[in-house]
Amino acid sequence: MTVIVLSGPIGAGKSSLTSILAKYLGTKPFYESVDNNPVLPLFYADPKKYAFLLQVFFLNTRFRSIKDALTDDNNVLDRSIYEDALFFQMNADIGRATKEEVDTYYELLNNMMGELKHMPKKNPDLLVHIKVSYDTMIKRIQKRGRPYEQLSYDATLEDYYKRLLRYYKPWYEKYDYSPKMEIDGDKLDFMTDDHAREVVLDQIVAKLKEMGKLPESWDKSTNIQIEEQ
Ligand SMILES: Nc1ncnc2c1ncn2[C@@H]1O[C@H](COP(=O)(O)OP(=O)(O)O)[C@@H](O)[C@H]1O
Ligand SMILES: Nc1nc2c(ncn2[C@H]2C[C@H](O)[C@@H](COP(=O)(O)O)O2)c(=O)[nH]1
Repeated sequence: MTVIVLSGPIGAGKSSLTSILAKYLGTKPFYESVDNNPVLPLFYADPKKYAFLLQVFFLNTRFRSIKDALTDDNNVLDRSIYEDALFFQMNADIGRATKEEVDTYYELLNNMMGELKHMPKKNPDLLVHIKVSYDTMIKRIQKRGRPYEQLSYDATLEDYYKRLLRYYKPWYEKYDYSPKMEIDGDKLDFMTDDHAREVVLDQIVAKLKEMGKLPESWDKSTNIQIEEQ
């Protein structure tokens, strides 16, 4: 049983790589609740009012996903509970949560992380982090086209996105729930460039092999079919 979690800023390519990896390795993908998330558009319209509610929504779905992933078979998760506090802390730091909300959030998170310690499998096997620059992040956000994420919707998003990128470096360095590796999301256009996709998959497979964690179901002859998002 192999559990891989992906991480990275908004638009880095996590959902895309989750789908590619799941098909390549023959594992089950877990996606973030985005298009079926009723709080996300409310948050972008009024971040201060909805930051806490949105975080509780994400935390709850991430808790369910990681529990399922850790009890299930081979899985790939598009962002996970390990990244949750990065977002909430950043929003709290810019005044979008009260002290009571922050305290309640961390109590809830600590309770949930405590529950995970009782799972038969306690941690993922590998974190794959997609590193991107601000320019790449914005290009991908534009390409995906969710209206409320565009700079034209709210000019303060530029600061928000730049701040988010700054929070990722220490977060990645500190992450120690599993072995980890970084993918260069600026250079490796794994959505449109076959060679780049092969490079990324080879890097991940090499890491899994080195750890003795390649899923048994994996077969290199698997046909990879990529669907544009
Ligand atoms: N490496 C890449 N090269 C080029 N385009 C990409 C790459 N990764 C993602 N994209 C495109 O960028 C957009 C955002 O990707 P997505 O997978 O939704 O990111 P995330 O899940 O990290 O927010 C999508 O339109 C996707 O097709
Ligand atoms: N305030 C928070 N926003 C979050 C969190 N996780 C995701 N998001 C937002 C960012 C994007 O607009 C959208 C989807 O994220 P992707 O990285 O998958 O594009 O949801 C969070 O924990 N808090």
